[in-house]
Amino acid sequence: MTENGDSTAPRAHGRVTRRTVLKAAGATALAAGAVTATGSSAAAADGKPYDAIVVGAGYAGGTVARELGARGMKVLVLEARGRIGGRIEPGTLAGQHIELGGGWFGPGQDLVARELKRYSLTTTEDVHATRMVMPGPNGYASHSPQEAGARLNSLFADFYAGSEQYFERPYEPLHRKELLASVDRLSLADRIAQLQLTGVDHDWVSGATSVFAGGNRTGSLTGLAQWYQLAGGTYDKFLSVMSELPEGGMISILERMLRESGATVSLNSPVTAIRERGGRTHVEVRGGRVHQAPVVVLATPVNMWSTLTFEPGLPQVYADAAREGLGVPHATKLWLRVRGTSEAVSAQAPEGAPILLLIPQKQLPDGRVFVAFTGPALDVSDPQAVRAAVRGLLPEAWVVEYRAKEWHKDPYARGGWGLRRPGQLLRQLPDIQQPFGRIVFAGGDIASGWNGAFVEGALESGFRAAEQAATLAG
Ligand SMILES: Cc1cc2nc3c(=O)[nH]c(=O)nc-3n(C[C@H](O)[C@H](O)[C@H](O)COP(=O)(O)OP(=O)(O)OC[C@H]3O[C@@H](n4cnc5c(N)ncnc54)[C@H](O)[C@@H]3O)c2cc1C
Repeated sequence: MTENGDSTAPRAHGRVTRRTVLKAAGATALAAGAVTATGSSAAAADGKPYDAIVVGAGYAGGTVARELGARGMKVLVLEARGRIGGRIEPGTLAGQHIELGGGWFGPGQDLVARELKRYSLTTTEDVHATRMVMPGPNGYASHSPQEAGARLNSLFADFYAGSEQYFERPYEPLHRKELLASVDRLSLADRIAQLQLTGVDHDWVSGATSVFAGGNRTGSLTGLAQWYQLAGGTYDKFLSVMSELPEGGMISILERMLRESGATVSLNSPVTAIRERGGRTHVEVRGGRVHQAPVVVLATPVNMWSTLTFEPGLPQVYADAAREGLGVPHATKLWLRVRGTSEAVSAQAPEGAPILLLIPQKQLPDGRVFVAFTGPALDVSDPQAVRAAVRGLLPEAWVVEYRAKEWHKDPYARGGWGLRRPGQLLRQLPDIQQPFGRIVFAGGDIASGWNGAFVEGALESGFRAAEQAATLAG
């Protein structure tokens, strides 16, 4: 286990090296500390002042950097990690490219599609399951994907009933604000209780929602209902957002964006404080270096906001979002190389199970790669427990090796993908999308449309933040 909560048995090393990251960013003086060794910096090595500082080199920060660069602005990107990508993290297992964070996209995610086209990147379709293992009255039972899909469609039509009205325009979540008061306060657990679901129906619904929510008590009904409506308002369309994979992995667009931006990307530069003084922002990095610019874009996960010092202090609405968090409290992605079966079987378990969702990936000569999302009940640092959890769903399977990433333990995410908590939509949006003084906020967590769990939302938010920053920088 590393400090990033990255558990590997046996360890497989990612191929993205610091060198490739710097190369990808197209920078000449990107190494941490290369911008200025100590003290205070208002300017880059060429002596010209920065027009903007972007904190975070994930998709939101990358979009901001490129869009400001296109306006001729000089941009410094400060990234805490030794790599770009944030909650996008490529790796390898069994010689295969894997995604430890975000990896899929799907129909209706037009901004991602536009970026793929811009950079001439192709996509591949993910593996289709040929069988589905689902909870039954006496343990797990097999279904055809068509049979399970029809039942899930029907169960979720009831679960999200009314969302076609309260999210009449899912890209403008507050369009029917008056209809949201009675639903936005509900957690997923509240909705399950409201429907009085029992037995197998309960297990199918609560298992499915808990995977996406990282816990049915913390995730809001309107958070998931908005995704459901964005996808087209049926459960099979909702699942189709996990249907396609960009060529070269999800990181490939971001590498090109940063290269195009012309920004200076300083890795290993965790920001600790943002102070506004004399009409400029002073951005402090761990170790004491301070960078200055007329505007700063904070493009970190919302769960990171509470780790920073702000002067003046953040107004209540941002402080509330920072305290409550938006990243889901449990998000472990587990990649498995399995022998004993090569069947493209998919499995979903009830809430509380060690593995909640198992998805078939590439077939190998002697088995298959699977990807799983686990619940808090599984200790992924324990290979015996991982093997037992897989056999609980696929008795014929033998785990040869695996790699897990626990995002809630990651020091620069402090949570998984974003999903609003009950009440956050009405209490905090759109306020937390607005600049505070000379600080602009960006991130998939605070997008209007595909918020939280989607690169699409990070792009949307990045475009908005770039407009706001350009206006503030004058
Ligand atoms: C397990 C998992 C699976 C997912 N699956 C999908 C998927 O299949 N498809 C999809 O579209 N999306 C998926 N997502 C969501 C997607 O990854 C995110 O929505 C998106 O990457 C968010 O981008 P962002 O730029 O807003 O934030 P991030 O990617 O988190 O980027 C923020 C950056 O800020 C940096 N940072 C944090 N604190 C500081 C600091 N103090 N100083 C400097 N830098 C700092 C971080 O290191 C990071 O690089 C998934 C996420 C997870 C965790």
